[in-house]
Amino acid sequence: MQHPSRLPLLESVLEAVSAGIIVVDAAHRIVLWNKWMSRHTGCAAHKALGMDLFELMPELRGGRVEAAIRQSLANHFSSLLSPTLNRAPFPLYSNPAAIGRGERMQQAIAVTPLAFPAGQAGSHCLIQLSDVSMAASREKLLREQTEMLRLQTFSDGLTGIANRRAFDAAIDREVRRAKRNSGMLSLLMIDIDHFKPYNDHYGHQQGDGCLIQVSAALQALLQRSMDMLARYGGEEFAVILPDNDPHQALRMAEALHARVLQLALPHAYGGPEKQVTVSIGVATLLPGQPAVPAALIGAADAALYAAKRAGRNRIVAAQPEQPAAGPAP
Ligand SMILES: Nc1nc2c(ncn2[C@@H]2O[C@H](COP(=O)(O)OP(=O)(O)OP(=O)(O)O)[C@@H](O)[C@H]2O)c(=O)[nH]1
Repeated sequence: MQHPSRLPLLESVLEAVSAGIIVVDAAHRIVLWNKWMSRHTGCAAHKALGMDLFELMPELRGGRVEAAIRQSLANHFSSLLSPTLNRAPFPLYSNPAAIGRGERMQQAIAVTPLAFPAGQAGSHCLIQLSDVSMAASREKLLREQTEMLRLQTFSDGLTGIANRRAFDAAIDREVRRAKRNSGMLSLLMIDIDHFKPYNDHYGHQQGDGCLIQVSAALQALLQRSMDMLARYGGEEFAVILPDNDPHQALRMAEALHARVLQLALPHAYGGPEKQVTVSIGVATLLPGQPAVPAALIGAADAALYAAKRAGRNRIVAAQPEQPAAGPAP
């Protein structure tokens, strides 16, 4: 069987290959420009050949592509330009419609020194381009899905605020931070009063609506990024206030309590106010106290329980533990 001559065979491979192939000489003049390049740039080979690559595509000047080409010609280094860092340096478009939209294809670029003619290192440089738009959009989708899963893992499905899992992680982190900085950390436990009769009377769906409105009202008052409102349980919320002393925490509790009253959500089977109210327990971890999340949560919970017992619709602050009395003089 007769073998085809290698040169025409290589030429037809070059024209058929699904990748852009450019060869430039030591003066960056284009000496090879395959069909894929013509198709995806709109610039035919007869126009590109002989031109300085950086005159044809001035935007490549000063960027990573130019640096890679110079390294290849001067030092014979190969480079792979990551599509993550260099998304679309060449003006390449998947189709004419994409040109109209100015939507470039995502590119993987390899720059390789060519010893051509044989033995003349640094005389030419091969630039290979491939379309990684599909992989890039899959990667983007995966990133978005991962972010969505992360948000779902740490946020409450009904109210959209942080969930118990996020709270547990945050309180551990903040207690450790307070200990490290010898700082203070306050915690509010907030519970909607008479929520069982609310549900029983207005129905579970309206109960859900009430939880959404109350959580949004509480969240709107927290301005500092380090403060966290979380849904602690059914109709119980927790607010973590890093660096807040007992007075600041009490002021915040008063503001949150008042904000819920302002909502004026009718509750025919609640307390005498006949509207939705909350009870709040406040506790603060002071410098020198044992930095144990469970102790701080326990103190805020006990204060909340005291507020409920005292008649609800009020705030009770836990009394900081007094330091142990020293020996009598
Ligand atoms: N609609 C709705 N109700 C919930 C949800 N989670 C918990 N609950 C209800 O919240 C109510 C809590 O009732 P209790 O713990 O008895 O407390 P309460 O009636 O608020 O009484 P006090 O807290 O003592 O004022 C129960 O009826 C739960 O079913 C929820 O996601 N949606």
